[in-house]
Amino acid sequence: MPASGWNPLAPVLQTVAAFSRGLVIAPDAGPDDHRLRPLLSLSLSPPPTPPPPPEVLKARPEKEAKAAPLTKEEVGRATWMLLHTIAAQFPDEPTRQQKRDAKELMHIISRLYPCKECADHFKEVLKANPVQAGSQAEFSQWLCYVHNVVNRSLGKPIFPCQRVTARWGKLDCPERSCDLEGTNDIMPNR
Ligand SMILES: Cc1cc2nc3c(=O)[nH]c(=O)nc-3n(C[C@H](O)[C@H](O)[C@H](O)COP(=O)(O)OP(=O)(O)OC[C@H]3O[C@@H](n4cnc5c(N)ncnc54)[C@H](O)[C@@H]3O)c2cc1C
Repeated sequence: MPASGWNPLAPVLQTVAAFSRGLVIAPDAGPDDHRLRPLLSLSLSPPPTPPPPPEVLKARPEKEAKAAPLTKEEVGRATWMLLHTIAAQFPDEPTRQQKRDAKELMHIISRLYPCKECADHFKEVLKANPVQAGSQAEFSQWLCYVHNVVNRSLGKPIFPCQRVTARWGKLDCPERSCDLEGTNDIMPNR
């Protein structure tokens, strides 16, 4: 007794498929001649999986479905978000290394920022306004100030820096697990 799902037409289909594979229309043809292709192609294997319906494609996030290049504005917003968040998380009493890192970060951005005119302009902004990162409050106020210098040059509204903590507060991490450690008097050279 054949297993359930056995197709009674299978032997017939196999015979026709085998015949069609051997059937040529040009007995004089070489092995690569396109005329050697079977006249009839039958397969017993399941049909290929159809493409997903359009609604499945639509459900993907737009950026994943279509890798559109970022705009200068998007990169700017993302960069300011990172910088203001770094400033919000900066320790009240940073180590020497952390102060150096904050300064270096801003200078690296002025060299590697992925928009040449922005980077060149930001170099001038840093020259006129050296980085101040002696504490969390000082760094976030300085950053707010230089962001406003950029805003002014672009004709954008000036942000009131007394509201910078309300706009860019500390990260919402459980038990302040995202907080960086700062300095202590035992290891002042860190
Ligand atoms: C270092 C740097 C230099 C840039 N230079 C140029 C340039 O030369 N030319 C150019 O076309 N683009 C430049 N950009 C991009 C530009 O600054 C903006 O990011 C972009 O135009 C998008 O602007 P936006 O109006 O969405 O708000 P953004 O300026 O990106 O600000 C994002 C959000 O930050 C808040 N915010 C605004 N101002 C302040 C502030 N002073 N302090 C704290 N929070 C604030 C607001 O809630 C705002 O919505 C630069 C970006 C960076 C990071």
